[in-house]
Amino acid sequence: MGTLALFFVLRYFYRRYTSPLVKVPLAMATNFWVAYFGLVPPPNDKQDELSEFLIRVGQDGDQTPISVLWSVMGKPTVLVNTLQGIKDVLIEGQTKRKDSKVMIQQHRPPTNVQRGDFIRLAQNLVFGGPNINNTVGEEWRWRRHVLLPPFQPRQLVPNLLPYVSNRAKQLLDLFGKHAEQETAVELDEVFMDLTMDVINYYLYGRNDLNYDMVGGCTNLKNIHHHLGMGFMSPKVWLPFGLNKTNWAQRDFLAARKLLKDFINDSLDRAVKEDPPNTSSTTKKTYPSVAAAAMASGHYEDPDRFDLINDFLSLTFAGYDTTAHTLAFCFSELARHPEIQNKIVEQVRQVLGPPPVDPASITAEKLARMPYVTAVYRETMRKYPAVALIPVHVNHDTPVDGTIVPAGAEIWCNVRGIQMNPRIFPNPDTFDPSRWLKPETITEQQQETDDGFDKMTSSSTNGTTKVDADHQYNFPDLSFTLGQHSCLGKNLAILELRTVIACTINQYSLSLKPGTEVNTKIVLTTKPRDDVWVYFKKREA
Ligand code: HEM
Repeated sequence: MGTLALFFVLRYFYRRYTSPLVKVPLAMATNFWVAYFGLVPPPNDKQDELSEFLIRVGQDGDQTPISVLWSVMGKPTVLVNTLQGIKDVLIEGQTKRKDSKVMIQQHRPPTNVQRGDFIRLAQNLVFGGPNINNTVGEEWRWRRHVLLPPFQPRQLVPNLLPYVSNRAKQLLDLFGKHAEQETAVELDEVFMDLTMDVINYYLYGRNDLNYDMVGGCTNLKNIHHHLGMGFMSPKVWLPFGLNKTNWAQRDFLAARKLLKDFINDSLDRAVKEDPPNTSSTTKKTYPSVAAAAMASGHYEDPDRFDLINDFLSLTFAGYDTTAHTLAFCFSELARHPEIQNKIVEQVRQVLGPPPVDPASITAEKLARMPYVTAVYRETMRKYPAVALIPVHVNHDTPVDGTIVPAGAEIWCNVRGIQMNPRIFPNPDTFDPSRWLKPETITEQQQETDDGFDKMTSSSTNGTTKVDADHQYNFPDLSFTLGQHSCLGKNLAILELRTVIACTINQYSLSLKPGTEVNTKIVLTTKPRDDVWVYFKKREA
């Protein structure tokens, strides 16, 4: 026993003091799991220790560009605290190396970094198999290749915008009832209902899914939540493949089976959909993600094992992120009537006064409201749904001037960077105007692009003078960068813009006294307490 302990102690010191990271500053964590194991701690109702830690590290100039946590096993977790560092990791690091062919022949990974170990293990434990969120290399590539087109504006907008606009109208009716009764609404729950409806509609192309199988739509969220807690389970770390056994997974099997049966049934319904649109000039487009995936020929297994896993993963990734973003956004708007007024001014110029006919809302109109865009971007800066991006280092990798050795884990510190006052002055202030082009502020210049990915890129058209250091040029880190960037970004943006624009056009918001807005990380960043908001009808 003593010899074994000595072995671990010596190994710890050897690993730590012979590492190229030996001179890199330590990231001082107070949480036990973070400090000694480099692990995401279990959720805490009283304090968001992980966010506090990430912000502290991101704001500390001495921990730039990187800092490190050493686990008791002598394994480094490197925090990357600059935009350049994050680009090095997520863009350069995830791109195939020049010698990738040789690497593949030698059965070594062809990229310098890949998806983090923790998230891969956790996804395996919870979902029980490979999917787009836990695979790497070719296993991931074909999934992304198949699933990406339905999330591009060309297919997404015509198929989904009418549904989102009509669903937003139902939301407005609900707010209207509460406005009449002068009762407050708990928004996080309401937005989770909305985003669950939207993702399910879009995945399967219909709104007659059999929710009875899962005890109703509301229960569907509860089952998701139960399964999601598996991401916090210590069983994630069981070695030798033990975390893949039924014994390790037994707490999640019942919830997972229910969800997978529901997905299988929904896929059956999606098959009954209309045939794809084809014409000589355009590529095929499909009415649902399911239809596109099935037609791809990649998911040929008769038991639909891969297909169901991917759809489980898409549902997971696709609803609570957007719901919590909306809840945080509305909580800020409810505290800032002056920001609401600016939104109303711009929305009325484009959509007109309420009631707005859902059929009249177009992607082009949504794109002509840069202030609405600025509002959701500021929300995602202050409350990023994904606080850090975990990455595993396959080969020694340069990160903003320092070599991070193979075998390390990296946390791209999105939360810390977005609260860094040297990049975003007064980071605690909710200030959407930091995302506006300087010209937009003075000339009320309108956006002319389609409002999706391009809109948030750092490129500019030739006529606009650009201050390269201005915050609006900062990329959309909250959706992450590089090959694994968020697949559902356009879908999320469509929901965010429609809901923000239509609601603020029709109602003024105020926070119920006593409502506190704090964060809590339960896989994604969510409001720690209920978000209670009053609605009042505006003059048309
Ligand atoms: C505000 C809303 C959202 C935010 C902030 C967000 C953020 C992110 C982030 C940060 C990642 C990278 C995670 C990592 O590398 O560890 C990601 C990946 C992903 N997201 Fe989102 N997401 C949102 C909404 C959605 C929606 C609506 C979908 C719809 C299906 C979606 C599907 C995905 C998928 C499939 C991936 C994995 C992509 C890959 O590895 O190729 N997300 N998202």
